Amino acid sequence: MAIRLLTAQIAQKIDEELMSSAGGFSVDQLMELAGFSVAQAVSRVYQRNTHPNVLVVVGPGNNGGDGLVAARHLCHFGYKPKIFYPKQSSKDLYQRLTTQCKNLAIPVLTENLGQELKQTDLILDAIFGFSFKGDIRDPFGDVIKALIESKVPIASVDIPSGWDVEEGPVREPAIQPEMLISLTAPKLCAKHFRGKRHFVGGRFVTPDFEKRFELNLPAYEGTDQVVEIPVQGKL
Ligand SMILES: NC(=O)C1=CN([C@@H]2O[C@H](COP(=O)(O)OP(=O)(O)OC[C@H]3O[C@@H](n4cnc5c(N)ncnc54)[C@H](O)[C@@H]3O)[C@@H](O)[C@H]2O)[C@@H](O)CC1
Ligand SMILES: [K+]
Repeated sequence: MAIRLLTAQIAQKIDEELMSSAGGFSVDQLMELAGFSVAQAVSRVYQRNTHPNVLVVVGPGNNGGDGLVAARHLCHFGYKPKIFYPKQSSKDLYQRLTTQCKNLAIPVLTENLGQELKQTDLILDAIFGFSFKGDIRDPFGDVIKALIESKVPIASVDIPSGWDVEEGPVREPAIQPEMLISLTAPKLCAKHFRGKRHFVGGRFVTPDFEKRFELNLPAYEGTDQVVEIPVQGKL
Protein backbone atom coordinates (compact mmCIF):
# COMPACT_ATOMS: atom_id res chain seq x y z
CA MET A 1 0.00 0.00 0.00
CA ALA A 2 1.33 3.43 -0.93
CA ILE A 3 2.20 5.91 1.80
CA ARG A 4 -0.65 8.33 2.48
CA LEU A 5 -0.14 11.97 1.49
CA LEU A 6 -1.97 14.17 3.97
CA THR A 7 -4.24 17.16 3.46
CA ALA A 8 -3.52 20.19 5.66
CA GLN A 9 -6.64 19.38 7.67
CA ILE A 10 -5.61 15.77 8.40
CA ALA A 11 -2.07 16.88 9.30
CA GLN A 12 -3.55 19.34 11.82
CA LYS A 13 -5.93 16.68 13.18
CA ILE A 14 -3.04 14.24 13.72
CA ASP A 15 -1.07 16.96 15.50
CA GLU A 16 -4.03 17.78 17.74
CA GLU A 17 -4.70 14.13 18.57
CA LEU A 18 -1.07 13.44 19.46
CA MET A 19 -1.25 16.34 21.92
CA SER A 20 -4.72 15.57 23.28
CA SER A 21 -5.18 13.85 26.65
CA ALA A 22 -5.65 10.59 24.73
CA GLY A 23 -2.38 11.07 22.80
CA GLY A 24 -0.47 12.28 25.85
CA PHE A 25 2.37 14.15 24.11
CA SER A 26 3.48 17.72 24.80
CA VAL A 27 4.48 20.03 21.95
CA ASP A 28 8.05 20.15 23.29
CA GLN A 29 8.38 16.38 23.02
CA LEU A 30 7.06 16.20 19.47
CA MET A 31 9.24 19.11 18.41
CA GLU A 32 12.32 17.53 19.95
CA LEU A 33 11.74 14.25 18.10
CA ALA A 34 10.85 16.06 14.87
CA GLY A 35 13.92 18.31 15.01
CA PHE A 36 16.19 15.43 15.99
CA SER A 37 14.94 13.42 13.01
CA VAL A 38 15.58 16.41 10.71
CA ALA A 39 19.19 16.66 11.96
CA GLN A 40 19.66 12.92 11.47
CA ALA A 41 18.27 13.04 7.91
CA VAL A 42 20.54 15.98 7.03
CA SER A 43 23.57 14.11 8.38
CA ARG A 44 22.73 11.13 6.13
CA VAL A 45 22.94 13.24 2.97
CA TYR A 46 25.29 16.16 3.68
CA GLN A 47 28.41 15.23 5.63
CA ARG A 48 29.84 17.64 8.16
CA ASN A 49 33.21 17.73 6.38
CA THR A 50 31.69 18.71 3.01
CA HIS A 51 28.73 20.80 4.26
CA PRO A 52 29.69 22.16 7.70
CA ASN A 53 28.05 25.57 7.32
CA VAL A 54 24.32 25.01 7.63
CA LEU A 55 22.09 28.08 7.73
CA VAL A 56 18.87 27.20 9.52
CA VAL A 57 16.20 29.66 8.40
CA VAL A 58 13.56 29.80 11.10
CA GLY A 59 9.94 30.90 10.72
CA PRO A 60 7.41 32.09 13.30
CA GLY A 61 5.64 28.80 14.18
CA ASN A 62 6.33 25.18 15.06
CA ASN A 63 8.11 24.51 11.77
CA GLY A 64 10.61 27.12 12.96
CA GLY A 65 10.75 25.35 16.34
CA ASP A 66 11.75 22.14 14.56
CA GLY A 67 14.53 24.15 12.92
CA LEU A 68 15.81 25.43 16.28
CA VAL A 69 15.93 21.87 17.63
CA ALA A 70 17.66 20.62 14.47
CA ALA A 71 20.28 23.39 14.72
CA ARG A 72 21.14 22.28 18.25
CA HIS A 73 21.52 18.63 17.24
CA LEU A 74 23.54 19.53 14.13
CA CYS A 75 25.92 21.44 16.40
CA HIS A 76 26.29 18.35 18.62
CA PHE A 77 26.89 16.29 15.47
CA GLY A 78 29.90 18.48 14.58
CA TYR A 79 28.37 20.92 12.03
CA LYS A 80 28.73 24.70 12.32
CA PRO A 81 25.09 25.81 12.12
CA LYS A 82 23.92 29.40 12.18
CA ILE A 83 20.32 30.45 12.65
CA PHE A 84 18.58 33.16 10.64
CA TYR A 85 15.52 34.11 12.68
CA PRO A 86 14.03 37.40 11.45
CA LYS A 87 10.68 37.27 13.28
CA GLN A 88 11.25 35.95 16.77
CA SER A 89 8.35 34.85 18.90
CA SER A 90 7.89 35.82 22.54
CA LYS A 91 6.49 32.34 23.32
CA ASP A 92 8.34 30.61 26.12
CA LEU A 93 9.03 27.43 24.10
CA TYR A 94 10.79 29.24 21.24
CA GLN A 95 12.70 31.45 23.67
CA ARG A 96 13.98 28.40 25.52
CA LEU A 97 14.99 26.68 22.28
CA THR A 98 16.82 29.86 21.22
CA THR A 99 18.63 30.06 24.59
CA GLN A 100 19.74 26.43 24.20
CA CYS A 101 21.26 27.30 20.82
CA LYS A 102 22.94 30.45 22.11
CA ASN A 103 24.44 28.41 24.95
CA LEU A 104 26.16 26.31 22.28
CA ALA A 105 27.50 29.54 20.69
CA ILE A 106 25.28 29.07 17.63
CA PRO A 107 24.90 32.56 16.09
CA VAL A 108 21.29 33.77 15.90
CA LEU A 109 21.03 36.38 13.13
CA THR A 110 18.27 38.73 12.05
CA GLU A 111 19.85 40.54 9.10
CA ASN A 112 22.44 40.41 6.30
CA LEU A 113 20.96 37.22 4.86
CA GLY A 114 22.56 37.81 1.43
CA GLN A 115 26.03 38.07 2.94
CA GLU A 116 25.47 35.01 5.12
CA LEU A 117 24.33 32.89 2.17
CA LYS A 118 27.71 33.40 0.50
CA GLN A 119 29.28 31.37 3.31
CA THR A 120 26.57 28.71 3.48
CA ASP A 121 26.91 25.10 2.26
CA LEU A 122 23.33 24.07 2.98
CA ILE A 123 20.10 25.89 3.83
CA LEU A 124 17.75 24.19 6.25
CA ASP A 125 14.35 25.65 5.40
CA ALA A 126 12.25 25.73 8.59
CA ILE A 127 10.11 28.75 7.71
CA PHE A 128 6.60 27.39 7.16
CA GLY A 129 4.97 24.00 7.65
CA PHE A 130 1.46 22.65 7.32
CA SER A 131 -0.27 25.78 8.74
CA PHE A 132 1.01 28.09 5.98
CA LYS A 133 -1.85 29.86 4.16
CA GLY A 134 -2.41 32.72 1.72
CA ASP A 135 0.10 35.17 0.28
CA ILE A 136 3.53 35.27 1.91
CA ARG A 137 3.70 38.14 4.41
CA ASP A 138 6.79 40.26 5.17
CA PRO A 139 9.60 39.66 5.69
CA PHE A 140 9.41 36.12 4.34
CA GLY A 141 8.76 36.93 0.67
CA ASP A 142 12.18 38.58 0.43
CA VAL A 143 13.77 35.84 2.55
CA ILE A 144 12.47 33.08 0.27
CA LYS A 145 13.56 35.02 -2.83
CA ALA A 146 17.09 35.39 -1.41
CA LEU A 147 17.28 31.65 -0.64
CA ILE A 148 16.29 30.78 -4.21
CA GLU A 149 18.67 33.30 -5.78
CA SER A 150 21.61 32.04 -3.69
CA LYS A 151 21.52 28.65 -5.51
CA VAL A 152 22.69 27.04 -2.24
CA PRO A 153 21.13 23.55 -1.85
CA ILE A 154 18.02 23.54 0.31
CA ALA A 155 16.69 20.87 2.66
CA SER A 156 13.08 21.64 3.60
CA VAL A 157 11.43 20.68 6.87
CA ASP A 158 7.97 19.16 6.30
CA ILE A 159 6.93 21.50 3.44
CA PRO A 160 9.04 23.55 1.01
CA SER A 161 8.28 27.01 2.45
CA GLY A 162 5.90 29.06 0.37
CA TRP A 163 4.39 25.98 -1.32
CA ASP A 164 0.69 25.43 -0.90
CA VAL A 165 0.38 22.50 1.52
CA GLU A 166 -1.80 20.59 -0.94
CA GLU A 167 -1.19 22.11 -4.37
CA GLY A 168 2.59 22.57 -4.15
CA PRO A 169 4.57 25.33 -5.91
CA VAL A 170 1.69 27.56 -7.04
CA ARG A 171 3.54 30.86 -6.43
CA GLU A 172 6.59 32.03 -8.35
CA PRO A 173 9.42 32.05 -7.52
CA ALA A 174 9.17 28.74 -5.66
CA ILE A 175 11.78 26.95 -3.58
CA GLN A 176 12.90 23.69 -5.23
CA PRO A 177 14.60 21.79 -2.40
CA GLU A 178 17.16 19.05 -2.99
CA MET A 179 15.90 17.25 0.07
CA LEU A 180 12.60 17.03 1.91
CA ILE A 181 12.06 15.72 5.43
CA SER A 182 8.34 15.06 5.94
CA LEU A 183 7.23 14.86 9.57
CA THR A 184 4.87 12.06 10.62
CA ALA A 185 3.85 11.58 6.96
CA PRO A 186 4.23 13.52 3.68
CA LYS A 187 1.65 16.15 2.80
CA LEU A 188 -0.09 16.29 -0.58
CA CYS A 189 2.37 18.87 -1.94
CA ALA A 190 5.08 16.16 -1.86
CA LYS A 191 3.65 14.96 -5.21
CA HIS A 192 5.44 17.97 -6.73
CA PHE A 193 8.80 17.35 -5.01
CA ARG A 194 11.42 16.54 -7.64
CA GLY A 195 14.58 16.87 -5.53
CA LYS A 196 17.09 14.12 -4.78
CA ARG A 197 16.14 12.61 -1.42
CA HIS A 198 12.92 12.33 0.57
CA PHE A 199 12.83 11.17 4.19
CA VAL A 200 10.04 10.71 6.71
CA GLY A 201 10.85 11.52 10.34
CA GLY A 202 9.06 12.08 13.63
CA ARG A 203 8.93 8.55 14.95
CA PHE A 204 6.12 9.00 17.45
CA VAL A 205 3.05 7.37 15.95
CA THR A 206 1.61 4.23 17.55
CA PRO A 207 0.52 1.26 15.36
CA ASP A 208 -3.13 1.92 16.30
CA PHE A 209 -2.86 5.54 15.31
CA GLU A 210 -1.14 4.66 12.04
CA LYS A 211 -3.91 2.21 11.19
CA ARG A 212 -6.73 4.59 12.09
CA PHE A 213 -5.31 7.35 9.88
CA GLU A 214 -4.31 4.81 7.16
CA LEU A 215 -0.83 6.31 7.02
CA ASN A 216 0.88 3.21 5.52
CA LEU A 217 4.25 4.38 6.79
CA PRO A 218 7.38 2.46 5.80
CA ALA A 219 9.08 0.63 8.69
CA TYR A 220 11.82 2.47 10.58
CA GLU A 221 14.97 0.36 10.95
CA GLY A 222 16.56 -0.29 14.34
CA THR A 223 17.23 2.95 16.22
CA ASP A 224 16.80 5.20 13.15
CA GLN A 225 14.70 8.36 13.52
CA VAL A 226 14.18 8.63 9.75
CA VAL A 227 13.24 6.42 6.85
CA GLU A 228 13.91 7.22 3.21
CA ILE A 229 11.06 6.97 0.73
CA PRO A 230 10.93 7.38 -3.07
CA VAL A 231 10.84 10.92 -4.47
CA GLN A 232 7.10 11.28 -5.19
CA GLY A 233 7.49 13.72 -8.09
CA LYS A 234 9.65 11.20 -9.96
CA LEU A 235 7.37 8.17 -9.52
N1 LIG B 1 2.53 16.25 14.14
C1 LIG B 1 3.64 16.57 13.57
O1 LIG B 1 3.97 16.00 12.58
C2 LIG B 1 4.48 17.63 14.15
C3 LIG B 1 4.66 18.84 13.50
N2 LIG B 1 5.54 19.75 13.88
C4 LIG B 1 5.81 20.93 13.05
O2 LIG B 1 4.79 21.87 13.18
C5 LIG B 1 4.52 22.43 11.89
C6 LIG B 1 3.21 23.13 11.92
O3 LIG B 1 3.38 24.16 12.86
P1 LIG B 1 2.37 25.37 13.06
O4 LIG B 1 1.00 24.86 13.07
O5 LIG B 1 2.87 26.17 14.20
O6 LIG B 1 2.52 26.22 11.77
P2 LIG B 1 3.70 26.62 10.77
O7 LIG B 1 5.00 26.54 11.43
O8 LIG B 1 3.40 25.89 9.53
O9 LIG B 1 3.37 28.14 10.49
C7 LIG B 1 2.54 28.93 11.27
C8 LIG B 1 3.17 30.27 11.42
O10 LIG B 1 3.36 30.85 10.14
C9 LIG B 1 2.59 32.03 10.02
N3 LIG B 1 2.03 32.09 8.67
C10 LIG B 1 1.08 31.31 8.12
N4 LIG B 1 0.85 31.68 6.85
C11 LIG B 1 1.67 32.72 6.58
C12 LIG B 1 1.87 33.57 5.46
N5 LIG B 1 1.17 33.41 4.35
N6 LIG B 1 2.82 34.54 5.53
C13 LIG B 1 3.53 34.72 6.65
N7 LIG B 1 3.36 33.99 7.78
C14 LIG B 1 2.44 32.99 7.74
C15 LIG B 1 1.53 31.95 11.11
O11 LIG B 1 1.15 33.23 11.53
C16 LIG B 1 2.27 31.19 12.21
O12 LIG B 1 3.09 32.06 12.96
C17 LIG B 1 4.67 21.23 10.99
O13 LIG B 1 4.78 21.56 9.64
C18 LIG B 1 5.90 20.60 11.57
O14 LIG B 1 7.07 21.19 11.02
C19 LIG B 1 6.47 19.44 14.98
O15 LIG B 1 6.92 20.57 15.64
C20 LIG B 1 5.86 18.53 15.98
C21 LIG B 1 5.13 17.36 15.41
K1 LIG C 1 9.62 24.37 5.73
